[in-house]
Amino acid sequence: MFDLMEGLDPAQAAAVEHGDGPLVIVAGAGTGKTTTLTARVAHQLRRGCRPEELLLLTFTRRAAADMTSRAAALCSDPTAARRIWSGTFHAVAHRLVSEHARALGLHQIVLLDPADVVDLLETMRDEFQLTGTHTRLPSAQSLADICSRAINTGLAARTVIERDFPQYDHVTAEILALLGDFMTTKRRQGLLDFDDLLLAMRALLSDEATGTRIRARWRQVLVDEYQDLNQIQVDIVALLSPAGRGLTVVGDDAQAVYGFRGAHSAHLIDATRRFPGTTVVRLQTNFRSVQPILDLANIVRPAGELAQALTLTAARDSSGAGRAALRMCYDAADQARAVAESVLQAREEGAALHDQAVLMRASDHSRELEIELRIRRIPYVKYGGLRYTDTAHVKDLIAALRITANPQSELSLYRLLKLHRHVGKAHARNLSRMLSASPAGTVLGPGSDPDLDLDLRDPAHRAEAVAAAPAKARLAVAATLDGLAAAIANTEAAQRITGCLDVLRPLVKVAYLDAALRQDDLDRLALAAAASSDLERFLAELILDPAGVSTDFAQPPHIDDDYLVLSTVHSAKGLEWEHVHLIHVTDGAFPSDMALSSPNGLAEEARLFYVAVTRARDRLSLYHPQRLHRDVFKDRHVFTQRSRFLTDEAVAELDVSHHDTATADTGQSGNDPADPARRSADVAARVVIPTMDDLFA
Ligand SMILES: Nc1ncnc2c1ncn2[C@@H]1O[C@H](COP(=O)(O)OP(=O)(O)OP(=O)(O)O)[C@@H](O)[C@H]1O
Repeated sequence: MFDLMEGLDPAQAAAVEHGDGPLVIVAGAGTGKTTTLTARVAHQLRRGCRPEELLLLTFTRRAAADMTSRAAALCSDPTAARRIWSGTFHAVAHRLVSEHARALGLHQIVLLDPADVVDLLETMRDEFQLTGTHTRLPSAQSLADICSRAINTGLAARTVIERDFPQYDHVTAEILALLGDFMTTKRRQGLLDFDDLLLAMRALLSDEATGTRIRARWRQVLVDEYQDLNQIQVDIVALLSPAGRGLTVVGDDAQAVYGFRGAHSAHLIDATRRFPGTTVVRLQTNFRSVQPILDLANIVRPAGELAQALTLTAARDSSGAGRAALRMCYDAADQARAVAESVLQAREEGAALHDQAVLMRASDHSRELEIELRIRRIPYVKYGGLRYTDTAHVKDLIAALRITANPQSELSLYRLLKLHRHVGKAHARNLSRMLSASPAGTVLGPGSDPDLDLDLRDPAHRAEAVAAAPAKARLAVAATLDGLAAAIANTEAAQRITGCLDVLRPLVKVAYLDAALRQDDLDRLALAAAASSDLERFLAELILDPAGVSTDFAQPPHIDDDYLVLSTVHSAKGLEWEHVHLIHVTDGAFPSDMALSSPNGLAEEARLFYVAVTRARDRLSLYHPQRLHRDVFKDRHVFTQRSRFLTDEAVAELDVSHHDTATADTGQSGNDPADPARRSADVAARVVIPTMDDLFA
């Protein structure tokens, strides 16, 4: 077997070979955190640890899968990858909760995804006088946010309202009463949302007998991206390893970007002090990028307690490496052309499309670029920023599959019925209530008369439900209910899945504009589900991370094996490309104007900017569109400022140039393009076709 340590630098090797005392690895971007953690897992296996005795907690499903398969390969034990306990906190919590369902008093685990939570809260607002138009009241989504923030930060909901939702402080009492009832309703009915999974895991570990048994199964606990943990997750880690024995945590406080989920970069600093005898290993040699990119990264790297001590130095030979570039563009369309040209130019010079990525702060920043890429026939795939609606079809499939497991699942029935044309929320609620079991405190609304309960497995009951549907929808509702009943009657998992797909096909067609794409996605998911050895776990993963699972199984959208990657910065975390193009480097876009009102928000944007800059291996190009449309249909625009993260000191590390289309028109190349006077000269020189607003006033 080859030497695991070969190629590791001394700091990495020290971390890999470290014994059983608590270990904190503080690592700058690109310094080999993932490489080191993977080698440490492999090292433990070689030392005689059984795969089952290792617990690896990561931030994404994909990271867990990558690390365990690489570690298994390093140990030449292909079975290790699936035997190691690994996954996100939520996935591991779900596994533990399933195993200990009885201890938690649960007969059956019903996972609520965030949309289910909002549906449930929506039905409760009325009862707590939180509907109406006499004053501004919180939406169900805001209620869900308040609840989740309180749980994840450990702050009282009252404080969360005061601090983050002051617009609702006049109804604090009502909100608190509703959220209190929401929590007890979930407990009474055995419903678990994502926060509850973490609460349940912490409760299991806190219980003396159960906690001791759970702890005993792992000799090593390794936690990646520690800076992004929230308070409950930090508590869980402490409970997993109370004295820090066998504990390894890895993180970079300058890359903490999940404050909005209750994470706090201070947790990493605490970890270095929490356990007596903790060893701190710092990784500062960057193996990813050339020095000119790191020079910029070191300037934009936000100062944190740990961050201050870190300066990235390139391990790679950087002689001849070019400086990072800042391209000044006229507007977003011009930026799109500049990016497309630069991508094709880099391709001519040998960087394949898949070695390049366009990163953006927000998913909708690439609107013009996507049009340009289509015109120029540059294939691309876009990651991240999947809004809830983008994965709605996945949730529809989950709902159908859930009904096959529990035909009286009210929320799932509600979801599917809502997809029918002519069936509004009220009808969907009414029908799903008729078709579901109604224990005291039924999920949707007040408890209904048990005599009215219909069972969709019974044809007569189905007919009764269909009769209660709006006349125009009856045919479709009947087809759905018949299809579900047929799927339930199948005992084979694969056939059930096919049955669910048959039910969904016509519904997807009427409910979504991009039905064909979504149907393809569903077909692929159904194949993967049928092939999985454990359908229940597959479903849980799907509920926990529909976007991740969906894109994991998605193929590149074009029939071409080379394609450009477009990604939000959040989704680019942990990844790297030869050439990175970062667009919309303007104040308001990056940092996002949504974050400007709070110092914490701004600090988080700065860390995100640092993450973006450090994704590039050889070349980094930043783009600054100098004016942006405020209204795409009219020629209303705003002049933009360069991102505040590009301070003068940072700009001194950049090669600044104007994109040609702007300079050709003004004939002013060679001046300082960052100069505001120059910027407005560019703008003034362009001809604008008027929209004749006056005529339509
Ligand atoms: N000792 C090493 N020798 C050569 N290359 C290395 C070494 N360690 C890591 N690398 C390479 O450096 C790059 C960055 O490593 P890795 O992805 O593990 O870093 P990271 O710290 O997780 O980065 P980030 O936090 O920025 O995502 C990878 O291409 C990896 O293969």
